[in-house]
Amino acid sequence: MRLHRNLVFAVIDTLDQVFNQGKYADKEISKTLKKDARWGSRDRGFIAETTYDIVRWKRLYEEIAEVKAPYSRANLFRLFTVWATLKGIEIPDWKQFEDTPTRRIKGKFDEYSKIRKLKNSIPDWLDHLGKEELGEKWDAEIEALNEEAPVILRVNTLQTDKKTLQSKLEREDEIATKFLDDYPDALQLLNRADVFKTKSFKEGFFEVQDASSQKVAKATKVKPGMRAIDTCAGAGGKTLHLAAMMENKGQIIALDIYSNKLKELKRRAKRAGAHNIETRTIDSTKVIKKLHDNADVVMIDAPCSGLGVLRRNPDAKWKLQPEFLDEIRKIQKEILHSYSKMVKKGGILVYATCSILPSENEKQVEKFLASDEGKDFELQKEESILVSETGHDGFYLARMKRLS
Ligand SMILES: C[S@@+](CC[C@H](N)C(=O)[O-])C[C@H]1O[C@@H](n2cnc3c(N)ncnc32)[C@H](O)[C@@H]1O
Repeated sequence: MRLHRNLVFAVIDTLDQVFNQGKYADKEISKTLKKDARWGSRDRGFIAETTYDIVRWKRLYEEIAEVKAPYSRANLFRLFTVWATLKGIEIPDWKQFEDTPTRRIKGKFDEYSKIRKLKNSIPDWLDHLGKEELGEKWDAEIEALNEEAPVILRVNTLQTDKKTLQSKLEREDEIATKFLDDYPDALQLLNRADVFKTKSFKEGFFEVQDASSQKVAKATKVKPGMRAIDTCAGAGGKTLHLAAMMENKGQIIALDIYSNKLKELKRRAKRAGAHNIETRTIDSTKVIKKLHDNADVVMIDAPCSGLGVLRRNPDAKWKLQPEFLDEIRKIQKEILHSYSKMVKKGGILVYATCSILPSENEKQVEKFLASDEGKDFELQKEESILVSETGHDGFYLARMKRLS
């Protein structure tokens, strides 16, 4: 591979925003990609993948390059040099790469590959926490969380079926996909592609949604005609799945504390042809009280650390703080206690997170079931999904039934 100056500079500028200005990698990459219309798909792929790679491996590269944040431009180039050297890419004779210590980089890489927190490029606190919570499983899990995640679609069964979508994507966009056993609505891309540009996407034939995430709405077993509440709906990834399962019959109330997210949900619902969703912003406790004993199904896709989806958001490793985790566990507990009251007798409560930490998952549910608020619920099903064991995002889900 030959390095092109304008592409490398685009990577360095993006890294500066992410590392030094605290911006989100996905947003900054999208912004950068809009800067030059002449960039083709390979150029764009290079910028996005290289930036993500360097964000993912920041700690390891930083130790190898012997640089510390905040990074000067020269130091950002040093991080880039480590990336290129370890990838076996020929370093050009630009002044930014003068005196690249190729052998030293490789030697340090070998040395640091023996230390888990450096090898897997994670902060000390996260390594301790992962080991404490996952024990033996942590080594394989943190390694898997550093790999690139596949792109998985969920066919929108309100508009089409999996086979039709598969052949439409192949015919119109040369995008090849495969079915996934055990995930009835999923199609996995065989090669990365910008699926958002396709006619199928604009027509609402699919959403991008990981296979594990597709299990959450499924766990509710919601049926057409039921009344469902999605308590942490956000921009509606799982609300739309509920709508498809309900075949547009019955009612879905989508809640969130942020109205801008619910606005985006409405836009997506329109594209998907989902007509039975009402959105309500949680701006006071009254919104919840009004819905007590109300729903056949309540789905809590709780705010969480996001540690199960680090493959997709590698910069979360650097943005997450232990104090935030303490705070989020408190919120999860409050949400479970308060929102479970919206389930009617005989109804179903699903609690899910995209975290792999038992303290956000089974421990929360265990404590809830032992509490006053949870004593009328019975645990019917529980699943902890690890990336290392499934190849899909790290998730947790519990299905509980309200008995009385
Ligand atoms: C994991 S995300 C939801 C993702 C969404 N369900 C999807 O599938 O696209 C968690 C959501 O919970 C919302 N949230 C945070 N605190 C909340 C609270 N106290 N009550 C309701 N929603 C909350 C956040 O705004 C965020 O949209």
